[in-house]
Amino acid sequence: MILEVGSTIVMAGIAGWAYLKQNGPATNDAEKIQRIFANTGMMVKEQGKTKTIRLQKKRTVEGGTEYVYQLPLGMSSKQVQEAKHVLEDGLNVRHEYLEFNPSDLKNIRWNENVFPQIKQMIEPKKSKKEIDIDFDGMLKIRVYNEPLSDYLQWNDSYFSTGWRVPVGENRKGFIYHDFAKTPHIIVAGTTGFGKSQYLKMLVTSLITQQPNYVHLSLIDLKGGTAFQRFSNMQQVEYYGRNPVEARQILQTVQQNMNTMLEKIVESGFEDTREAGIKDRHFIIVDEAADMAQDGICMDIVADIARRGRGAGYHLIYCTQYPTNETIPSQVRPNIGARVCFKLKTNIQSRAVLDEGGAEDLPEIRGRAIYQLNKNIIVQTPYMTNDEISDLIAPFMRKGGPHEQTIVSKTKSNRQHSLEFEEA
Ligand SMILES: Nc1ncnc2c1ncn2[C@@H]1O[C@H](COP(=O)(O)OP(=O)(O)OP(=O)(O)O)[C@@H](O)[C@H]1O
Repeated sequence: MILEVGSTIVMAGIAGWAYLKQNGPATNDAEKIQRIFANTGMMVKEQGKTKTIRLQKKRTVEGGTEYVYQLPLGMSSKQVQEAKHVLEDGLNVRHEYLEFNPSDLKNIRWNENVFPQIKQMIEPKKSKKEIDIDFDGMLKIRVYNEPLSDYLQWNDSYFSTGWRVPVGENRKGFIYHDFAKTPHIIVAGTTGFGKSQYLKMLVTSLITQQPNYVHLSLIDLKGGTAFQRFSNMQQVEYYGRNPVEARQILQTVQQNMNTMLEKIVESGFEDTREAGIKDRHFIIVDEAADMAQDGICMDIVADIARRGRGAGYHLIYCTQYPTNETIPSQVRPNIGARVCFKLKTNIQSRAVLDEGGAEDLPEIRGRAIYQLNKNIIVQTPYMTNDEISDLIAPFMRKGGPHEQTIVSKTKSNRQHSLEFEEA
């Protein structure tokens, strides 16, 4: 009798535990992830059976844990990427009970006051978890216990060499964009999240790293607020602040690009690199939306994006209003990289990144997605205006500020001829 009652209690206990395991709150991140997939219907049907991701491996990474899953056939990693914020929210959901892990007990220092230590263990943790999603044949979901730093002060050690310029820091280190490998970029972001600051840091880096070889055409359709401070740099060839000047500059740049391409081809080379030409031209347009109605301008922009690489012409195309009109289909496929700050809507994010995500970035200034082959979330460094002024001061044009709005390079200033280096 006693045996019967005992075994009934044990069986009921096991059944209850199994029920809770299936229906009660998930207690660890792996369980939570699996549960989120089930609850959001991220599953596929195969031969009448429902399949979802299968955990293959779990390992500790710096600052968190990496979970490696096998994707079922028919489920795409992009689908998982798009549910990133759902996963992140799910992992941060708090339950009414206190989260307590019995294994923490082994860390108690018994020779000290035990009560504060236990209190700390059972208090809900305040930190917010963040995740990274990667796919290389296996789906990797990395769960970080602490959010990415929300402020990164500029440091001169972030400068690099060549045409490799700073983007920002992520958990694995500092990320750079190499214009020698990917010639053009789109920079987008809703006003107030650091786009202009990033552009100024980019221009300062190009001038500081390549003072003798960088040539800048700055088109600032936001009234000159972002680029005014650079207008008297030796490296700035053209500087314009309204749509009329923008068109003049783009037409001139296109002519120069054509001349360069002709000379390169006539000399039997394929591109500037093969010809040993070190000069590179950067055309930076901010705000592109103010130019989108001008067919001539947009044709030239598309032409630079398509043929610029060979002639050493790079486009940095910026907007806070990304749509299929401001980033048209003739431009988009020829621009390989994006730096995208927070955007308002999923549609805007798709116009820049071809996928959602930028609308879910936290409201942190300087937080951006760098997209090349995959999306990397970074915190861009904050370079103050004083730091910019100090760094560019040595490159100020002699003879004081130019009064003209459009600055064109004079022969005596910097000779711009096609000189081939001996191999
Ligand atoms: N990387 C950063 N880290 C921290 N704060 C930043 C960063 N970049 C910009 N900020 C802060 O955010 C404010 C807005 O930045 P910024 O002017 O670059 O935004 P924006 O998106 O270009 O806006 P707008 O389009 O109106 O110019 C800056 O004044 C600065 O205080």
